[in-house]
Amino acid sequence: MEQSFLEFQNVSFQYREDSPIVLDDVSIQVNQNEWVAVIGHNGSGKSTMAKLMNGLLSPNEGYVYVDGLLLSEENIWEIRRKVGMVFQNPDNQFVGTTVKDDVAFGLENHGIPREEMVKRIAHSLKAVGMEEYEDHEPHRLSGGQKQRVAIASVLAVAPSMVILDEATAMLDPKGRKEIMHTVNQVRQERDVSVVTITHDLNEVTLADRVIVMNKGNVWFEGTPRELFEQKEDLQSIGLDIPLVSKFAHELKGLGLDVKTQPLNHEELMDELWTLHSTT
Ligand SMILES: Nc1ncnc2c1ncn2[C@@H]1O[C@H](COP(=O)(O)OP(=O)(O)OP(=O)(O)O)[C@@H](O)[C@H]1O
Repeated sequence: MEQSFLEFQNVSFQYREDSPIVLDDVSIQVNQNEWVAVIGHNGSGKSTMAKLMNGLLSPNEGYVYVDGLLLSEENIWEIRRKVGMVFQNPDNQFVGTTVKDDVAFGLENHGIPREEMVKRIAHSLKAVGMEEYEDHEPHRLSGGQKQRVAIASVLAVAPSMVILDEATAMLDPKGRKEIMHTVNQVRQERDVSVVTITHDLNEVTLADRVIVMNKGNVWFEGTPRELFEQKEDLQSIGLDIPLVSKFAHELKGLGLDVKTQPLNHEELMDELWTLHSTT
């Protein structure tokens, strides 16, 4: 059985007593080394969920467990060290005048000794392919490079889980691809769990599992393939499916026997070849 790293048990949350309930009795888990994508409408509670995952917020009801620890005042710093977060706008995340200083800042906050810091800075910048930029000014980097430095700063603290809250939203398609590639590589090399909150459906196809949030509830939980098989249901809550999935649904609509819901161009081509050779 897969080992759960993070668990929400019947978590409910509202920002103020007189404001609407943002999360309503949510129970989810993220396994060790798993990549979970969270999607849903604006305002469906995704970012709030992320902040509850690393103790930036605490639930009004229910329990949050991280690596077996129940989120509480006493272990909040340990939980924040275990769960790193990268946000949407890289420019708001920089504090140092050089890339190296910036990564060092998070380590200083966690009281890491200087000698160890030097090693960790080099190691985490290498992990995201930014080792040659350690003396550069963060503000002069491209959007994708900035986000890679932000990821390095999180990785340097040696978390067991990394949350990317719309971290690729401000990047072009090439930058997005690079970040997702980096994240997946880091996940494999460092055995971390990954949670990506996103509106990018191509990003969703890369995850092991998807959680769809709707009005503060978990509306769907399953693999990307299972999710995109149910085109009408998704559209009923105003969410779309990737272009290749749409194409496969069109083929099915024409009576063609598409066996597997394709998630990318390669899989779609395989399906087309199979159809071509059997019809
Ligand atoms: N600090 C806050 N104080 C009060 N209400 C808030 C606060 N942050 C978010 N909310 C409200 O909580 C609800 C859920 O917001 P949240 O940011 O978690 O949604 P989201 O799914 O991440 O949306 P988006 O895709 O736009 O980022 C929204 O109605 C939002 O207005």
